[in-house]
Amino acid sequence: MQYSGSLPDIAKTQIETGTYPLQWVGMEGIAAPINIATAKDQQQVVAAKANVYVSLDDAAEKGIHMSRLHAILNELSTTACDKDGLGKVLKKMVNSQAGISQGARIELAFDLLLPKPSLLSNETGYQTYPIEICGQLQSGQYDYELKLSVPYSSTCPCSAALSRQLLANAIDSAFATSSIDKQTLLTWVQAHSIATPHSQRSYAYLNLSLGDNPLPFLPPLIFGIEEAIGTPVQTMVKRSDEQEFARLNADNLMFCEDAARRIKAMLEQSTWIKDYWFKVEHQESLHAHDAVVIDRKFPAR
Ligand SMILES: Nc1nc2c(ncn2[C@@H]2O[C@H](COP(=O)(O)OP(=O)(O)OP(=O)(O)O)[C@@H](O)[C@H]2O)c(=O)[nH]1
Repeated sequence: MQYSGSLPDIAKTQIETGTYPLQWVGMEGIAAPINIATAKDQQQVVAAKANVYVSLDDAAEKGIHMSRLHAILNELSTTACDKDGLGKVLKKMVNSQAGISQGARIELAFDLLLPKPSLLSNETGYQTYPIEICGQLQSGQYDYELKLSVPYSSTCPCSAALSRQLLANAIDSAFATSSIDKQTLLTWVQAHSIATPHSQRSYAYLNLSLGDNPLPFLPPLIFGIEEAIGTPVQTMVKRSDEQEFARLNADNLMFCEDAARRIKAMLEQSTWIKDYWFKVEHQESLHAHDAVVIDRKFPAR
């Protein structure tokens, strides 16, 4: 039913006194399908939750034009969500406000679903990685940021050394002779579980500042972080994969400091990361608390 006459627009009529410019005004939690380029000529449409903002620089204006931001956001469902696509959307967001805004910001949070092959068997599973892409246009400067978290397995090197000592002591107690028949020892080792080092699911949380550099393809970045750490969590696992996973963990014993140094070494080699902040969190199975490292490229002076 269409009402007669033009629609009232209080944004034009009701101005409070003593108005001030506002840093960010917008909408949060908008459902939006966006196109993520996962490789050259490969895109994945993901279900994102979008936060969109513009600055309200004209203190005399009561409100921004929210529907215009929503219409511009919808364009990301048909164009690639890369540096150019985001840059155009940010510029359009500012222009849509007809002079009352100088800056725009967009935050896109989604889960990226990636196929992951098993370690040894020819199986494949899928894993989702929580991602947030942020773009901002302020004073003519474009800045992009990438936030992601990657789970991995960590086994404590101290606990592993203590476990090996218990195994040695048990062998010493089980065999009184100074030399041991090899087959007898092999049979004994396979039949006895003496001690296992504590290991736990751990997480690397990364905030990467790109400045005006292009966004990277996400799969190589994610798998590069997993490779740097060395013990990524697995998807589809058969017994051969689980045994290989046990070997990988024994080969990559790590305190939280070791995991942090591996990630830092990888980030420091990057040519497109302007600044970074990351946190590794080992949710220790030994404790009810976590072992953590927080680090950044430029520590606070
Ligand atoms: N700025 C602002 N608008 C709001 C708010 N809450 C609801 N709105 C509504 O957001 C709707 C969309 O705003 P506009 O984009 O200005 O809608 P419109 O006036 O029909 O469209 P334009 O003519 O393009 O401005 C309007 O119905 C507003 O009343 C708020 O807190 N701030």
